[in-house]
Amino acid sequence: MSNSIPRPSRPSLAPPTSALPALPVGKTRKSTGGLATPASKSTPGTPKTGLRAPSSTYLPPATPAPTGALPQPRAVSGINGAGKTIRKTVSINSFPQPPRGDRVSSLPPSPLSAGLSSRKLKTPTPSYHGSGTPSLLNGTGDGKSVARGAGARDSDGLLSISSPPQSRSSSAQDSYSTSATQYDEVGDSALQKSDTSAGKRASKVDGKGNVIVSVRVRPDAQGNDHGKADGEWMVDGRKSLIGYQGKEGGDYYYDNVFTTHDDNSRVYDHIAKRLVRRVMEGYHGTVFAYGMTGTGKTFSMQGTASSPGVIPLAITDIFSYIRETPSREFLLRVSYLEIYNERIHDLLSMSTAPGAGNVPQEEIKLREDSKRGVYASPLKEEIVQSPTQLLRVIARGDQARRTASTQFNARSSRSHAVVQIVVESRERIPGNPGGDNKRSGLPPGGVRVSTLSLIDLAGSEKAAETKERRTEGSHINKSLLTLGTVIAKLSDSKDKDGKPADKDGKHLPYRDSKLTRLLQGALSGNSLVSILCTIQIGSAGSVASANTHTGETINTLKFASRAKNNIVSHAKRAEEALGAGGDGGARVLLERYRMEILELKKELEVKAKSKNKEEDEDDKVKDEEEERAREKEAELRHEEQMLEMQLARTALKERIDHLNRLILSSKSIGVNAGGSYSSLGMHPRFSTVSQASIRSSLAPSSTGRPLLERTASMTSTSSTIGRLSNGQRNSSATEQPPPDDDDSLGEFGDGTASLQAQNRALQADLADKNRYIQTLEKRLLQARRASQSRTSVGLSPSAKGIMVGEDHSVAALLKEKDSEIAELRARLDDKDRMLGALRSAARSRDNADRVESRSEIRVSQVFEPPHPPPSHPPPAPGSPPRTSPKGSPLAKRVSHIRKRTKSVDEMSKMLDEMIHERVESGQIVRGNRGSVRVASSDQKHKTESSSNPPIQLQLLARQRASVLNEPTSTVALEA
Ligand SMILES: Nc1ncnc2c1ncn2[C@@H]1O[C@H](COP(=O)(O)OP(=O)(O)OP(=O)(O)O)[C@@H](O)[C@H]1O
Repeated sequence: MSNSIPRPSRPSLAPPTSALPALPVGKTRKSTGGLATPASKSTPGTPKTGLRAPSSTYLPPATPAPTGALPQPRAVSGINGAGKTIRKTVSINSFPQPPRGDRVSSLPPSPLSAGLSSRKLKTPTPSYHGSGTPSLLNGTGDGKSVARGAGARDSDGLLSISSPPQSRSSSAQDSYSTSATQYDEVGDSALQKSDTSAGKRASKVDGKGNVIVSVRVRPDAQGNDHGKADGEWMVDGRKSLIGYQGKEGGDYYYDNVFTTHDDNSRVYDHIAKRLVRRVMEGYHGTVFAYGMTGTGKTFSMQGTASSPGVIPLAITDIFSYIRETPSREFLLRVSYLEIYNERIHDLLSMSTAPGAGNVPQEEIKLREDSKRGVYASPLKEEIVQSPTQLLRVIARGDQARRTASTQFNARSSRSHAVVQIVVESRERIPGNPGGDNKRSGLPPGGVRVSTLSLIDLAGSEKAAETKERRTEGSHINKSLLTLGTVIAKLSDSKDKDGKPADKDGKHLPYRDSKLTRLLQGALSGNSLVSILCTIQIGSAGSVASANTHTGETINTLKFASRAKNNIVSHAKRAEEALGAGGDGGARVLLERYRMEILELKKELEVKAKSKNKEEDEDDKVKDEEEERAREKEAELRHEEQMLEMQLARTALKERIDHLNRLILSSKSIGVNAGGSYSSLGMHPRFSTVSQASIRSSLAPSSTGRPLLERTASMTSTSSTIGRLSNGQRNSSATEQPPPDDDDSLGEFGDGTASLQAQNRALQADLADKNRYIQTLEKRLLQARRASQSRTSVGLSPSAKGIMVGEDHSVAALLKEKDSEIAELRARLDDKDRMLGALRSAARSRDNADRVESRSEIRVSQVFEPPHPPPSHPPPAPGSPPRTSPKGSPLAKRVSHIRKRTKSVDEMSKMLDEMIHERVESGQIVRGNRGSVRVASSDQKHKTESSSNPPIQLQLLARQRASVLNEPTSTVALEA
């Protein structure tokens, strides 16, 4: 069988989309750097050119293993520095892989028989390199031939790794269960029969098979190839052997020895790949790197972007396994802690933001639980769903990890870092992905919880320069020493409480350091264990440092040997926890989530049902509510409309009132159709508002009545002047006016100022009214629009009915008001006409005044009045008492006007008398139509001798006419 099967290229960090890659097998190497050549492969164990062959002097004497009766799988022992015999083991992986066909067709051998077979070979011989012990980590436990032929070596002479059949071909359904699983199950049964010494030995052997110890040699900076012999050192990867010829020298055999040429991928495949798979199947697994500072622990565990290490490759494989196993469902959660100076820090809770500083964390303590074993709490666990996410979480933790420069490493890890990936898995019931067991009728599978711990320990360091480094170093060294001590004391013995104890039955000092306490579960056999010890061979600088180096390297090799010899693992597949009460209790998130999903589903169903009911009810309620809302809206709208109507009505009423006031105001000044003021003045409707109208147009007065009377008098005077017949005028001129009239005439009858004021007042009033009418018209228009919009709004028929009725009444009202407006306009027109008349009257009066003033002077010169006119005519009986104070300007003005009116009347009277006298004396002749003319020339002469009667008469007549506002044309002086 050829072991030079080309290894498939390793997938990148992204999860592979195809099936798992082929088994990690020995890479075909063209060059071994001077190691084994194809020609030499036929002679394994033969010293190669340039290599110091493991000397037979380093081979242990054929003595039984220190464990006495227990068979040692590869009892190639050496003597350690302390004089103790150290078993140097050869990895079971170094055994050749059986033919594939055999593996598939035949059942794996019984562990018991395997144990027995190993027992048979308990006497180690130099040619005995392996036990063929079945284990979880060696894949098959297939009986590897003890003495292999040359064909067992690959072409380059390096060890070929047996391919575990399950790692490549195991079906997802576990129908062809992995050999490991089978061994485990058989191993369990074997353990049940462990009352026999053979059984005990078998289990012991099984346990050994579950621990892999490997050593990796780091290339030095100078590029020296330590794969070859380097003075005292010899490294043989094919034999998994490291030999040292110096002090405390010897040959050290391990499960794997990686030379400087081996890359991370190869290291992973040999030390962790199968372990990761077992973890996915339900076993606990621990991988840790141990070694002096700067020897490549972090490089091996984390790797680089181009050469990913154990952690990223494990993550890739975890997700590959999940993808290949559709029969189960998985839940992954990850935590990341560091132990720094004997304190535990949660790397996922630490802030890595620049300037954030180290926020003090709650102290993390280690607790113990019968189910979970030893665990740190409180610790942040993040659930991850993809390799990228998981890698990102770990990268975040890496950033938070403490590093510093040491003598051997510029970026040395100063803490032990532990990545824990908890894998929960549960069988998936076909056709029931949601886990609803009611429908499928099958009981749901329990949840299996397993943990993969990937640990990068801090490097041991002897010489530290600074105090801080020394403190760190002392803690690191102390914890590593404790680890070494615990491992050295490990045995299969138990104390009286059944707890692991050393050979003397004493407690193991797990509690002496946080690291050993945390690793307690793994070291005491509950977990599959893979230890990678890193060393650097060769001098690095000074002789002193080279000596230190060598001493540290030998210590590491001794540690690895002890670990391989002493750690016994009885790792079992985790039991499936049923419900939340099973293994892990509340930790089993998968179960909790499943329960939660079920509960939520039920809740959803119940809610959906009740929702349907509620929806029906809701619909009803909604309908009712909508109906109510509609009604309410209609009601509101109706109320609004009513309000608007009311407002419109009020506005209209106001308008009517105002118009009424206007009408009254117009009438109060005597302008009406008949030209009679008395009838309007007596109208009860108008009399009530006359005061306001008067106030708006005239000077203030203490009482309403005189003003009203005065206004009426004034207007009647001015408006009737041109209409009265001559006779009437005469009679009015000759008759004494009634006291009231006299009063009003005295006030308004003559003054230009009064007329102008009146004019202005009327004009202002007119403008005022016009404005008001415009405002009213606007409001009316708005009201009309509002009512139109209301009628256009879609309302229920009943509401519409109301609106129609309302509109009719409004329309009628509007019509009525329109007619009123028309009437008012007509009246205003009248008023305008009246104003015209008043203006012309004012002009006439002006003229008359001028004439009067001139004639007054002349008359007073020509005709001496017999008696001066009484300054104050006696008040007419029954006349109203004068209210104006005598001294007030108004009173003075009134008295002045009265005086003047009186004098005009008197003058008019006197003129009449004069004319009468002249007519009687024959000087003038009265015409038929009341006109006068000069009589004959004699008479005329007579008259002329005494005076200038024609001129005087003419003047008098004109004056009279102007006083009475009589057109001068009607007074025709006939010559
Ligand atoms: N096998 C290797 N091939 C190439 N370079 C390596 C190898 N091993 C380690 N190195 C390099 O050596 C240096 C130190 O390695 P690393 O930091 O992994 O050491 P370490 O054991 O983790 O040290 P410490 O305990 O101080 O943290 C790094 O620069 C790393 O790249």
